[in-house]
Amino acid sequence: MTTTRRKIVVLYGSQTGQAETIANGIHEDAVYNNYDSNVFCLKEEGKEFVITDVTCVIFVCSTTGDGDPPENARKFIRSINRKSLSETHLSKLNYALLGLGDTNYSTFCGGPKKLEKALKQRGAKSFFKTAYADDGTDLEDTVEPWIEGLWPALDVYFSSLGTMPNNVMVRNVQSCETVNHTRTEVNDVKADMENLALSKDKIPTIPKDDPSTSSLLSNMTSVDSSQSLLNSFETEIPSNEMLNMSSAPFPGSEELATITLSPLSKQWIGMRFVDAERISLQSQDFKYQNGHSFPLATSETILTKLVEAKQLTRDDAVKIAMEITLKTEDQFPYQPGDSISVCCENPKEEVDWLISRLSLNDVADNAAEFFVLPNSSKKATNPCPYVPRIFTIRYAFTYCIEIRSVPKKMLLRSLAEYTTDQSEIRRLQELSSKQGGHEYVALIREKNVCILDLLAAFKTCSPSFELLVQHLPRLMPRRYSLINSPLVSKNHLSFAFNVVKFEKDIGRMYARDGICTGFLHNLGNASSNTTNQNISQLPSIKVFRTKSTGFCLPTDTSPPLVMIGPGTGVAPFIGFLRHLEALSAQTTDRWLFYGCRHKDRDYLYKDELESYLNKGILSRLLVAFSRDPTSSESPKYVQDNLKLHSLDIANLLFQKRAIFYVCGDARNMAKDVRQCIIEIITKERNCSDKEAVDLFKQVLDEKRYREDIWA
Ligand SMILES: Cc1cc2nc3c(=O)[nH]c(=O)nc-3n(C[C@H](O)[C@H](O)[C@H](O)COP(=O)(O)O)c2cc1C
Repeated sequence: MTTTRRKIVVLYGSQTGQAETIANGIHEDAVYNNYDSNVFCLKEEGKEFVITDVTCVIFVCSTTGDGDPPENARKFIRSINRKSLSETHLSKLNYALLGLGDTNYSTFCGGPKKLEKALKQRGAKSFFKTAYADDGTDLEDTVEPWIEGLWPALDVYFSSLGTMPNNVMVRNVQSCETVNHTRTEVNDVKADMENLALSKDKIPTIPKDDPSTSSLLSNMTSVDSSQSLLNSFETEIPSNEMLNMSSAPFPGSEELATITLSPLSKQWIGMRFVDAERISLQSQDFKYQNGHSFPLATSETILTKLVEAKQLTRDDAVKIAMEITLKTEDQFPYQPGDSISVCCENPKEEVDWLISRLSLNDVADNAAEFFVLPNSSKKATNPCPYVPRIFTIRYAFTYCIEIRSVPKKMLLRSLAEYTTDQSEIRRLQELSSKQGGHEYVALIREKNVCILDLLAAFKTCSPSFELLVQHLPRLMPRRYSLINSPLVSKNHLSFAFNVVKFEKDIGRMYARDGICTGFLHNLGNASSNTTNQNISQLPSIKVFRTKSTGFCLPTDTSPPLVMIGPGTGVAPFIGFLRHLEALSAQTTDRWLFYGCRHKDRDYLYKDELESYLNKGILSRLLVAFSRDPTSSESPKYVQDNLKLHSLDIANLLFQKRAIFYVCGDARNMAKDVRQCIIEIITKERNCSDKEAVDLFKQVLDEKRYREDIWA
């Protein structure tokens, strides 16, 4: 038996960061379990690692676009797909693959499937069953058990090679052992930080002439707007009983003590305050999220002015829809169907409350920097690249960290280490445990609970800022389809959205708007209340163009189009139609299927759509009203109208080779529309379900069924 350490490489391809986080977690677990482990992005092939030199690899790869691998995995896949390579090129490589995707998209896990196909073609061998995790339901349902099974599989694999087993194997340890062990780590971290903390009493001066810092400066006032939020938490605690009260024993476990906890993720981000005199704060230090690139961005982040905000729905509509128009200083190249991403900020009262709750009021506006804690296996020089190198806690919480994200089990597990009350510790451990999985989903994930709710419910929990930064994701810009045509509006970008509302609920301690739609709604209200039309005083919004997923008009305007977009899903089609009108592109085969609740309250762009019909830009406009149908037979949803025109749809799909576009809600509408099209194929082609699915796949392959959907 050899005595070499077991060596693994964890490789990820990730578009928005989830696969990367999971890969880092596997790497940390591996180091903890005494593996000689490294973690790299697939794009680092040839620089950080050479694929033909490694023998045991754990791949974590997601999907983007229309069943495509993430951008940072494409070159790797292309390189191993090269025809010149032999079938045994990767025969030394043994791998396990975890794929991420979302079943709401038509090609589930296309990215990892392409990766695995390429690996197999070159002779790589799988030593553990590939799993596909579904972000449309819950990634963790698949990710957790897969990682649990990975360690024994690795053990079997390495045993077969005759390498020494690792002497510590603590994947599923009894809770008390883990807690004892990791408490020391937490104390070490705190001691490290105390030693490293520098002067806290100098407040940095931030240049006032940088427009990107103006709202930051206004946020730095010491007015504590968190008070009302705090009051609402204080008075409503009983509604949260379920969250902080134990309901164990869980099904399947005989007594409380048998919950199994995953190992604590080691804290590796440290923060120290820096003496403002030692540094000169440049304006770029406060570039939005440090100017760090965004996945799917295809332009620089630009500063725009909000010039118009209008409500598209009547006040008595179930949801408020708004249209925002931004003015750009320079021309902003785009195509109809393109989207822009809006850089939003967290609500000031929530940031203030969080800072108060973490007892950080005195230091929230001091200059600080992150560092990698000594003894960490992390190699990163900049632990958090999307936070400026020199930052303030208030800035990071306002602009960089997703404080509304649903806390992962790993965070709950870590929060237990920062809690003093025994029953709260126990409850946090339960919710993070394997046995508490159902409760976690029902009380945290499905209720969209965030860290603020947890800190309101678990009163003795007092985590550090660094711990939250390590566990909470980056605040990501939100994407909206443009409703403009570049032929009509060169310097104006408009988009429509529903203001998302979350009512108070069990675990959800206060009613709230969606982060970005609430941010835009408030800015819109503020700008429409001002009589001052001086553009420099209008609210600024940072945006960038987002990569198109093929959701664009064909260059030749002749192919028939079928557009299906209920609610705000109609937005890109408004852009299409404005463009086609500017081109005077009349047609006999351009159909739009639209749907809303009430014809008088929330029929978006009614007059404009009807005018396209009159002008021959649209040939058919079919609208379904779900809450005020004229008779019991009248269509309620877009699918009903599709079915009513079943023969036409089949003709458009096969004889006329129309391009179908679907835009809107992924979870219900897009799935139902897909199913409806398959049923139409079955009926009109008089074929079996399987044949219909195959025919539909053909249409997908021909890129004649395009989706722009969101969950
Ligand atoms: C723009 C976009 C397109 C996507 N396309 C697909 C798809 O075609 N098929 C699929 O299974 N999942 C798709 N997904 C879901 C992602 O693969 C899933 O959310 C995954 O967890 C993201 O992991 P990442 O953050 O590492 O990229 C898409 C997600 C986004 C944001």
